[in-house]
Amino acid sequence: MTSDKGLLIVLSGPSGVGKGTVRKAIFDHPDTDFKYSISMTTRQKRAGEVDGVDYFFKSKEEFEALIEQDKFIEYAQYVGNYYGTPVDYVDQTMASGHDVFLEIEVEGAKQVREKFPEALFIFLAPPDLTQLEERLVNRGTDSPEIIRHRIDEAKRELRLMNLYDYVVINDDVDHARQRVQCIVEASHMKRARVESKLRKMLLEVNQ
Ligand SMILES: Nc1nc2c(ncn2[C@@H]2O[C@H](COP(=O)(O)OP(=O)(O)O)[C@@H](O)[C@H]2O)c(=O)[nH]1
Ligand SMILES: Nc1ncnc2c1ncn2[C@@H]1O[C@H](COP(=O)(O)OP(=O)(O)O)[C@@H](O)[C@H]1O
Repeated sequence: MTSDKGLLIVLSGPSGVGKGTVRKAIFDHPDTDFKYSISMTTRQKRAGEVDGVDYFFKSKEEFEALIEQDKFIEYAQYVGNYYGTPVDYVDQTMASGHDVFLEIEVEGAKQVREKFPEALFIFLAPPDLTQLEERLVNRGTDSPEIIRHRIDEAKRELRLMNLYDYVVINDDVDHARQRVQCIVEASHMKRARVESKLRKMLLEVNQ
């Protein structure tokens, strides 16, 4: 009943909302002691991205072979590419008692919910749609056509935010970072309290 296992933390949100930026702020912060699961993708590496740090970059054939071998907790197609969470790292890291942080889109999050209903689901939302578009354009990593696809996708994703346990608005990176850390801390406390109640109940029924 007691889980010495780590907590699985899922962060989703539309493209351009600032997931990568907030995630970096979280992992640069000294209070953070959870682990980041690096995803695999078939999308092209962007300038400045490093294989094995930002993503494991794979060909479509390699990715599909891994799907066949059941090597993903979840995977999804997003704007023409595959993205997936490798199973081994998550299993091993959680089993060793560490929290694992996933930054994934909504279809993948749904699959995680089915496999890990006890996971913590946080949606990162923009202050408004105009700022979302501005952030995508200002980032300067995608063509106007890809940006249009990502904005269409973003609208679809925003409709699903109420399926998440918490919504954090990324108005300011440091505030968003702090809110995510507080939510994780509160979830740990809640889990500990529920477990201690259940332990007490088991003691009573065993008397
Ligand atoms: N389902 C799933 N989505 C992922 C995974 N890794 C990244 N993503 C999501 O795929 C989407 C596109 O990611 P990316 O191409 O890096 O673009 P960006 O989020 O705009 O920087 C984002 O919503 C990511 O959160 C994964 O392992 N699984
Ligand atoms: N709170 C914020 N305020 C203003 N700009 C932000 C904020 N958070 C992120 N950005 C900027 O928005 C752009 C998209 O952020 P990024 O982290 O790449 O988003 P995502 O990973 O969700 O696609 C980047 O240029 C980033 O610097």
